[in-house]
Order: sequence, then structure tokens, then C-alpha cells
Amino acid sequence: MAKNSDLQQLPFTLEDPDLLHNKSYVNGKFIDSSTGNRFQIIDPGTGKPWASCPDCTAADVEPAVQSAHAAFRIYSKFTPSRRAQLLLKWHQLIVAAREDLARILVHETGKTLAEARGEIDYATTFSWWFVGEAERGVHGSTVVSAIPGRRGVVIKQPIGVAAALVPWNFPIALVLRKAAAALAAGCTMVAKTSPETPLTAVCLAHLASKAGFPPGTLNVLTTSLENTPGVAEALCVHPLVKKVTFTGSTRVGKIISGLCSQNLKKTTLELGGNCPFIVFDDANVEQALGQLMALKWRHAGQACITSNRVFVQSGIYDAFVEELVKRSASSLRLGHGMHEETTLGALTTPRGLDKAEELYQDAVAKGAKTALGRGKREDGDGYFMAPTILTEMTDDMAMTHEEIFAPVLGVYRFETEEEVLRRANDTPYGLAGYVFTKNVDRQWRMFENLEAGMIGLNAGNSSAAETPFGGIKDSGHGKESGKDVAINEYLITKTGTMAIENHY
Ligand SMILES: O=CCCC(=O)O
Repeated sequence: MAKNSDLQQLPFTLEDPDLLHNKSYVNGKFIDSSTGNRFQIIDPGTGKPWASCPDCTAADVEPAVQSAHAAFRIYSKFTPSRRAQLLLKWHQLIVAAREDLARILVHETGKTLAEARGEIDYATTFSWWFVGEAERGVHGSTVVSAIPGRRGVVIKQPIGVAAALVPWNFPIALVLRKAAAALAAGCTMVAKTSPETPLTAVCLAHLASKAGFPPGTLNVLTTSLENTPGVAEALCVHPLVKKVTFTGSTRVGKIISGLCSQNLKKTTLELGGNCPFIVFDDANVEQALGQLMALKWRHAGQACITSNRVFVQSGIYDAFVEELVKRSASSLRLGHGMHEETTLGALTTPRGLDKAEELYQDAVAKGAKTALGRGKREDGDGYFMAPTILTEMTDDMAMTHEEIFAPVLGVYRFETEEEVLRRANDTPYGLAGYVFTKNVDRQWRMFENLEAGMIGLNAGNSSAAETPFGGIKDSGHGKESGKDVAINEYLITKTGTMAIENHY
């Protein structure tokens, strides 16, 4: 199906213009929505539309799920080795399209070109990882029974059609983290994209077809903010969908969980975070600062594992804040992601800006001091906020309890290990936490007692394809990467019991 004309005057160039299609993708074909309606894609760096996509509704879910179901009958029978080869080919095509994908990504998310390239490099660690998992993560086991003459045989089988509800902050990495795991397991998938970032997901599905996956193995439904709840609900309650994976807010995660529970559907939920970043007096301050700069300012603070609360022990508090402000002021240059000198891009949505402004005002009203920035949307085009650092933060402020998701950073003072552990855990969330100390005993104590699914010990980033990614408490359940665990989310376990006649 021909592209719609809005791709004829792109604000950037592509090495391979065939990569980008402003359609949904079902059963190996580019499609429009059943209503014919479309919605606009806004460049967060200008605040202006630059493309549009089909606005799918709940009515478009049925053909997409049927196509994934038909593909499942074929694809689930492929040998693990054949699945691994297809995944490898897909991985190679994505790597080859890196530069084009990065440019599209900048215009969907507002992140910088360097960050967009970094996201693709990160994303392809998942496609690479699941090439290996396709062959080695699906094995079962045999068991010697307690009953004489009996043996148990445990096999793993793909669960069926999976639905992925994906966020806008890392739309390539998180589609790939979910889809590569599902495809490695032998499942097929229908992905519903975020309204802000549909195009990169369609590129990935198109490349999957080019790699040789059967039509219907990976389908992508694009939809507007308005129609998102309807499409998501139709996927969650569809009887042929056996598994739902969602990344997004805790509020929506609980709705998804409720819908899926109606049919006892298996879920993986990667939800919000309120991650503490704790720096003790005995830390290597240089190391802590470097890691904090990379973690907090990554994609303008719009990552679920970013540090939401920075706790610094009182002995180094003033010096730490001074250096943090100095480095942030000198190294962060706000601007459109495509400009070479930009190191801090736009926020992806105006909703994010509004919320950040509210959180900033609440903190200042309750006594926080502004050490950098002004916690306010910048004048002019695009969704920009200059990096903002607040000090003398206290636990009664809204920023202490809510996910910030913006380039606003609050620094809290603490005195003792016991105190900071209590305050760090005083949140319903449990996604990640970070601890900086040279005391190995303290590292262990903090590792074991911090209530979160991922802990950085003198390290500020805990996401890697080879280790399990996921939270506890209100940050959700299930794991999205790592050995055996992530692929298991898309497998069922079946037990066979054999009685051996004339056993001796
Ligand atoms: O925002 C959530 C995902 C971030 C990551 O994978 O590092």
C-alpha cells in the first residue's frame, strides 16, 4: 500500500527511504485503520507535526490478532535453530538501518541524535541476546520420580499470541526487548505503539518481514491517545491473546492487570519508578557524579530507572551539590536533537512539561532551593525545560513520592545508613536503586535491604540484555531480559509423567 503523502517532505534525509512507512503493519502488509482516520506525529523539538499514522481503534484488533494467531500455527513449529537464524538476520538489518532509525527516533521522541544512536546500540543488545536464548532458553528437563518406575519429562512450549503495549521513551529498545523475547520463544506478537512514537515500531516490523519471519509474526497497530485505551483493552481481553507485556505507568499497569485477570492472562508489567540514588561520605565522588550525570540527564530524565531522589550524606553534601551544579551547567546544552551541539533534548510530551512544572512549584513552595534552572517550560517552539536542580529537599514534597520524568533533580541530605535506607524504601515503587560507597559490607547490606528489583553498586545504570530487568512492589512484576527468565515469560511449562513397564 502506498505511503501517505505526508512523508514526501521529511525534515531529515534517509539513506533508505523504503524504511519509513506511515501505516500500521498487519500480516506482513502496510495497512490503514478501518475508519481511515489518522493522527499526527509531533516533533517535540519544534512542537510541529511532521508525519501521520493510521488511528486504529478496537475494531482493528481482531484482524491483527487473527493474523498473529495464524502465524503462530506456523512459526511456533519452527525449530529453535531456525528461529535463532531469523532473529540474527533481523538483528543485522536493524544494525544496518541504525542511522536512519536514529533520525526518525529523534523526531518522535525529542532525544538527541547521540542518544538515539545509543538507544539503537542498546536495543540491538536485546536482538543479539535473544538469538542465543532462542536456542538455549527453551529446553526442558527430565526428572527421576519418587515413585519407582516413573520418570518426569518437563518441556517448554510457546504460550501463543502475545500483545505488547509499548511506551514512548525508548520505543526501539523496548519494542525489541519484548518482541525479540517473544519471537525467540516461538510466539507471535501484536504491538500497540504509543501515540508519540509509532513509526520506529513499524520500521522494526517491516525489517522483521525482510528478515524472513512469516507474515503475521510481528504486527504493529498505531493509534492516537484518544483510541489507546480501547485498543489496549481489546488486546487484553481477546481470548486468542495469551500473554500481555506492558511498560508504562503504575496507574495504567493496574488497569491492564485487571483486564488480563478476567481471563487469567499471563502478564509482564514494567511500571513506574521512584529510584533512590544514594551517595555515602566514603564514596568515590568522581565516580558517583559521573554516573549521576549520565543516569539523570539521559533522555532529559525520561527513563523509568532514572534517579528520582538523590540522597547525599551530610559530610559531602555541599561539595557534591556544588560540583553537580557546575558540571550540569557547563555540559548540558538544550536544543533540537538533530543539532550537533545539543546534549539535552526536548521532553517528548507537553503533558510531561506540565507535570514537571507542578512538581517544581510544589517543592519550592515547601522550602526547596533552586540551585540551577527555573523548573519552567522554555519560551519558543518545542517542549523544552532547562536542567533544574533543587536542594534542601524534604520528604513531604510531591517530587519525593511521584515519578518526575523530566530534567528536574532534587538533592536530599541524610545522616546515617539506617535513616537513608528507611527513607529510600518509603515508597510504593521498587524498580531500581543506586548506592555509592567504598565499604563492601555496606554495599551488601544495602543490596540486600533496598526494596527494588535492580540495584547499582557504584554503578548508575542497571539495564543490560544479559541480566534480568524488572521491578517489585508497585513497579510491577516479570523480567524482560537476562538468561532464561525473560524467554520464560513467553513459555508454558508442560509436565509429562511416564510409567516404565517391567522396570528393574
Ligand atoms: O524507561 C525504561 C527503560 C529504561 C532502560 O531500559 O534502561
